Amino acid sequence: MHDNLGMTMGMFIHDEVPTDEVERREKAVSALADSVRDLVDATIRTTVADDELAAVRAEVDGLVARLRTAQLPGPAGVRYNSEGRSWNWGNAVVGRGNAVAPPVDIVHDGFGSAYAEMTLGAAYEGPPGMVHGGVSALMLDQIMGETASGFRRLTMTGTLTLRYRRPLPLGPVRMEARIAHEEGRKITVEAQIGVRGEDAAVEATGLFLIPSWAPLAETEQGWSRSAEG
Ligand SMILES: CCCCCCCCCCCCCC(=O)SCCNC(=O)CCNC(=O)[C@H](O)C(C)(C)COP(=O)(O)OP(=O)(O)OC[C@H]1O[C@@H](n2cnc3c(N)ncnc32)[C@H](O)[C@@H]1OP(=O)(O)O
Repeated sequence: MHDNLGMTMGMFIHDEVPTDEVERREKAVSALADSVRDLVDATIRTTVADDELAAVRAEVDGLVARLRTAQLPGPAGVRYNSEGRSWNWGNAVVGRGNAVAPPVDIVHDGFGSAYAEMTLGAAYEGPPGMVHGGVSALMLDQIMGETASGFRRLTMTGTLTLRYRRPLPLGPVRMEARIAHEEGRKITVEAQIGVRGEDAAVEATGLFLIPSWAPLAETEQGWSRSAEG
């Protein structure tokens, strides 16, 4: 991510941590988030007695107090170093440090196309045994936003339209997105989420906008962030 973009928009934090240190810390933060995710699942599904719940709660409160001894003043934000490594550990879908986020790796198979496979467990339930409709929307918004952006320009969701065609059972799911149309600052992305190999459970169309305030250059590839700012 380029220096100028971060400074111009003030949305990204230039954090000059060497890449190997970022990677070491990311591993540690991810491992903790995995354990906390497990804790969330165990909390939802536990049937232990009330006094055992209270005892566990006291231990969890102790762990929270230890983590609070050194904290960022606000959310994690999106950070980047001058080696081009960026990290967004708090993101609601792909944040490596966010136990609320399902563990998702979005694969970009060329510019304008992406997919991801993940398992959505008890923490993402809406109708009994089914994925919450808002969770499907959240997951789709992320993959569609990343697809529109391709990490080469800033895009924001303008309008997201969803068609819930059939319930999506909790368990392994797959989502896919691709750019369908692009005109000036407007990028239309189509996407779907469902059980792998079956018809889509939710289909989505989104209009993603390169904000009027984003620094832009018009290149032969279309609108993109200027390499030189
Ligand atoms: C290198 C960077 C890497 C970054 C990593 C990215 C990864 C991303 C992953 C993140 C994934 C998570 C993603 C998230 O969660 S993004 C978070 C959710 N989205 C937002 O918070 C967006 C809030 N809205 C805004 O900031 C502004 O309204 C935006 C930026 C959207 C437009 O404000 P701007 O000042 O730019 O617009 P304009 O007034 O010049 O209008 C321009 C044209 O667009 C038309 N229009 C305007 N608004 C809408 C609309 N809502 N639907 C349909 N059309 C709309 C308008 O009529 C006009 O058309 P025309 O008259 O020209 O025909």
